[in-house]
Amino acid sequence: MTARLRALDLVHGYPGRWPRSRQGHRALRGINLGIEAGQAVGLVGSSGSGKSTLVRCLLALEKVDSGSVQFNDNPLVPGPVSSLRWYRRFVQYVPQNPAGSLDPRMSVQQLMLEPLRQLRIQGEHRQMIHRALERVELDPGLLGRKPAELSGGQNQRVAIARALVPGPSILLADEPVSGLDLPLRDAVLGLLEKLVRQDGMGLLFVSHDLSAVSRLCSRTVVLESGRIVEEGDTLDMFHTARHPATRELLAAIPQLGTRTGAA
Ligand SMILES: Nc1ncnc2c1ncn2[C@@H]1O[C@H](COP(=O)(O)OP(=O)(O)OP(=O)(O)O)[C@@H](O)[C@H]1O
Repeated sequence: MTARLRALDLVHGYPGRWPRSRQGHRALRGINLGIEAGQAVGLVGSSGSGKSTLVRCLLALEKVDSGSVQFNDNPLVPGPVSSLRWYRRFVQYVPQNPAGSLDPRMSVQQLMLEPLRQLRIQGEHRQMIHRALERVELDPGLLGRKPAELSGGQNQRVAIARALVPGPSILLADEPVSGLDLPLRDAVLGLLEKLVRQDGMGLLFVSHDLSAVSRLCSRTVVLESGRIVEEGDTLDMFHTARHPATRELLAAIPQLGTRTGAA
């Protein structure tokens, strides 16, 4: 069965922080979205449009107000680690900032073992770790190092390898290339591209970087104020954007040769 993750009529609100906003804040307002193995879907939108909240809902980290998140037609309910182990084997998360998400006290070896132990995955852990490192082209000689002893790009590869080690079918990546310099960004995009095109991984790629989205994702969804305002084939959409929110995102791409400030 092809792995399939879906959001169905998803509504999520954060509780109000002030007495005068008792109604709270609706971060997602009726989202319908599907991600399948072998497909890369881009999720773009202005800051505060609800992208990270949607990722958290898809990871079953947030309780939804209405609608549901389903994996292979099984509804997900946020709860203790034990109730979601089955799901975390199939759907893994790649964080934006590996420096913040990797425990600085742990070696790469320990960081790689952690998800296998947490998810109670049986088998030859050493082999699984080596295979994951190979997929991200990371030297196994680095297994004894800690995050502070690695470069930013190596840490991002560790974060991706950690997501890969349980053998998931779908990755949810929230701004995985932001903050990386151009060669590293290209290398990480190349890895993700290979995972999708060669290994049949499903990918939800959240990014402000529309050129990265157009390189990786055949389909793109534009979020604005918690709603999907445009979706479709990425290149078609970027050529003939209909919604003002999409046009605004495209207009914000820096053009080569454009100067800012006084001439
Ligand atoms: N814990 C929270 N409590 C209350 N409101 C929140 C919380 N987290 C996010 N929000 C609000 O929900 C909305 C969506 O936030 P979210 O972080 O999902 O947006 P985003 O599109 O990921 O933004 P960015 O691109 O800046 O990361 C925003 O208005 C934000 O202020």
